[in-house]
Amino acid sequence: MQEEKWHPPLQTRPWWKLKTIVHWPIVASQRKRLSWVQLAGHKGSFKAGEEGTILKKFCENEKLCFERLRGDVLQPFVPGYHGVVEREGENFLRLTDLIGDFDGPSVMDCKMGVRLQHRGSLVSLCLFSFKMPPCRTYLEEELVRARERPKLRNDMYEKMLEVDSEAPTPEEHEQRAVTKPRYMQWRETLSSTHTLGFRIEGVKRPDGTCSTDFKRTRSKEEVIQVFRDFVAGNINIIKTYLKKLEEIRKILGSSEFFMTHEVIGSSLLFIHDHTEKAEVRLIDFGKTTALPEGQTLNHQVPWEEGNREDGYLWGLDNLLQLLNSLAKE
Ligand SMILES: Nc1ncnc2c1ncn2[C@@H]1O[C@H](COP(=O)(O)OP(=O)(O)OP(=O)(O)O)[C@@H](O)[C@H]1O
Ligand SMILES: O=P(O)(O)O[C@@H]1[C@H](O)[C@H](O)[C@@H](OP(=O)(O)O)[C@H](OP(=O)(O)O)[C@H]1O
Repeated sequence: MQEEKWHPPLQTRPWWKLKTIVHWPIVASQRKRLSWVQLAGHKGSFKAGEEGTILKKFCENEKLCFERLRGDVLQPFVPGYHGVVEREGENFLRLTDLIGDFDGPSVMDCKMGVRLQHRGSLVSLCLFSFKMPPCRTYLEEELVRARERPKLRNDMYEKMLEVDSEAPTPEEHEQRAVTKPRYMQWRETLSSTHTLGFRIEGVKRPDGTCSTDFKRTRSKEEVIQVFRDFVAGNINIIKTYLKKLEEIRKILGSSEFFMTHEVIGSSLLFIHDHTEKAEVRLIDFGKTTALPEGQTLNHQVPWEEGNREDGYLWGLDNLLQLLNSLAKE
């Protein structure tokens, strides 16, 4: 495997994350060179696997999710899970490479879910006396940790500055750091997570260039424009995506896994190519956790600390509505 740093053209430079393109070796029977790209997430989390698979850095929680997904109606809509493998002393989850069957694919990562918080709640009073409305897509445990043992993050302060030098409060400027929930909350209010319940994280185009500069893509019109560009104006592809999403929406309604898990930070991966073949899959279960025995979620009602709602279906319904309006153009 040859792994190389990707240097994007200036107009598509990512905001701050280093993205990786992993080139698979040429497979004799295939004659085509496949390249895989990581559009979001932690740098260095992935390695090439064998026979149409990728290796994702081991996470116990994610492994448990893939095991529980076996036999659930949702299983066909998530990457195939092929167990844990060791490479150079490190463990990885072996997953089906979802873009492997496409020819020069276009790929989009949409992070799903939101947690709207009532103003004046305990958490907002304790933690978030800042200038944005309260909202989040991270685990409740992270809030509790930040409240009890606030850990100041200079890296997140720097990421914040890069986008808006006026975003940090005077106190944050002084300490040159912010807490993680504060950063995540700020990050979400900037994007469509807050208003639509999902946000675009990254896009790969057929020519191999990528954009991850969607932190400020917030309004319906802006999101629609990104989708329009993503399919290069091909409404047939939007119609196929709509069918796939409607199917996923239906399946989620009957999935035991979905009903009994808090789905945080998971994405929908959109993939299509020049043949108009298109697929949507659910990825990233690193922060998806099982609810206590007997508890279920509705995935649409607003989040309040303790109810563990994730807003997944609210985001999905907004996404469906938005693509429906694009399909009618
Ligand atoms: N099974 C897959 N097939 C093809 N591409 C994938 C697959 N899983 C992940 N990717 C690519 O890797 C990116 C990151 O994936 P993922 O969200 O699982 O990583 P992560 O490090 O857990 O992210 P985060 O830090 O947001 O939790 C996706 O945006 C996508 O481009
Ligand atoms: O996309 P950005 O703006 O770069 O911000 C990162 C993103 O929100 C990741 O989801 C998060 O990892 P987790 O989902 O695992 O919490 C990471 O936290 P981290 O730096 O603590 O890993 C953030 O830095």
